[in-house]
Amino acid sequence: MQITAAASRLMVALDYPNAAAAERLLTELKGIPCYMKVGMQLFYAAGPAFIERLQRDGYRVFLDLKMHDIPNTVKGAAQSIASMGVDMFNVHAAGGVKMMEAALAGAALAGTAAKEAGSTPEQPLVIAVTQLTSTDQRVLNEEIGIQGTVEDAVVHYARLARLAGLHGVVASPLEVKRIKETCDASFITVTPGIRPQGAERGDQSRVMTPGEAIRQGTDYIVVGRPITAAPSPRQAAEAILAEMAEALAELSSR
Ligand SMILES: O=c1ccn([C@@H]2O[C@H](COP(=O)(O)O)[C@@H](O)[C@H]2O)c(=O)[nH]1
Repeated sequence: MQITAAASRLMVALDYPNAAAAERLLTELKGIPCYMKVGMQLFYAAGPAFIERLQRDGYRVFLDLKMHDIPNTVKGAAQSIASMGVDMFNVHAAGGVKMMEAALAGAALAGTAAKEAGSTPEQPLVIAVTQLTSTDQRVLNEEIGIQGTVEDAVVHYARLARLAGLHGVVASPLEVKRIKETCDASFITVTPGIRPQGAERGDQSRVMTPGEAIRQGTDYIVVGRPITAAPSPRQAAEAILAEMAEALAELSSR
């Protein structure tokens, strides 16, 4: 039971160069009812057809294209994305409140068009990237030029996303508690930067284990390379799910 609950909070990052490579992972993970996250690499190579393929198999889809452009352009792109029927997509909070509102407006337009055509689609969740989990304190202050702590910068962007009416944010698990306190417990947190004990960090800076991330109260964890680059992706996914399930059981017994 807890494994199914854990799977519903796991987003697997399909960071692959083409559909065939992603297909191999789907075969490995068959039967695990997780979310599938499609990012720029796979979407630019395989396009909407791959989204449809995931939907045919019953997967929920997070299209992670991290839009950041002028509001009018984001509105149009959001309409195109929402018309694919994805469950979640995102923009950069750094684009500002008007840009985030435009993303919601574009998604609503897709909903209206679908209703006029006779279907009743669910509105996708629209979330905002705060500070990338690869960003550390030095990069934030010295390269990006934002002063203060990473946590404050993340919470600031989360507030803006909330103000714009978005459903949640992408952040690291380290910031989840403060985001939930500041915005609302129901404000969704999607957290990459997940590394099981002993796993290589790679380019991630703000990391946490799957179990600890769940204990922080995150809604979804995003896992890429710890599964996709593992000798047995299925075993790696099952170990992560077991760790998540243990943390969920602890939380529900409190
Ligand atoms: O701040 C962010 C936003 C998005 N990501 C994405 O999550 C996965 C993480 O992959 P790993 O292999 O587990 O590091 C990847 O698709 C990123 O584009 C992120 O890491 N941080």
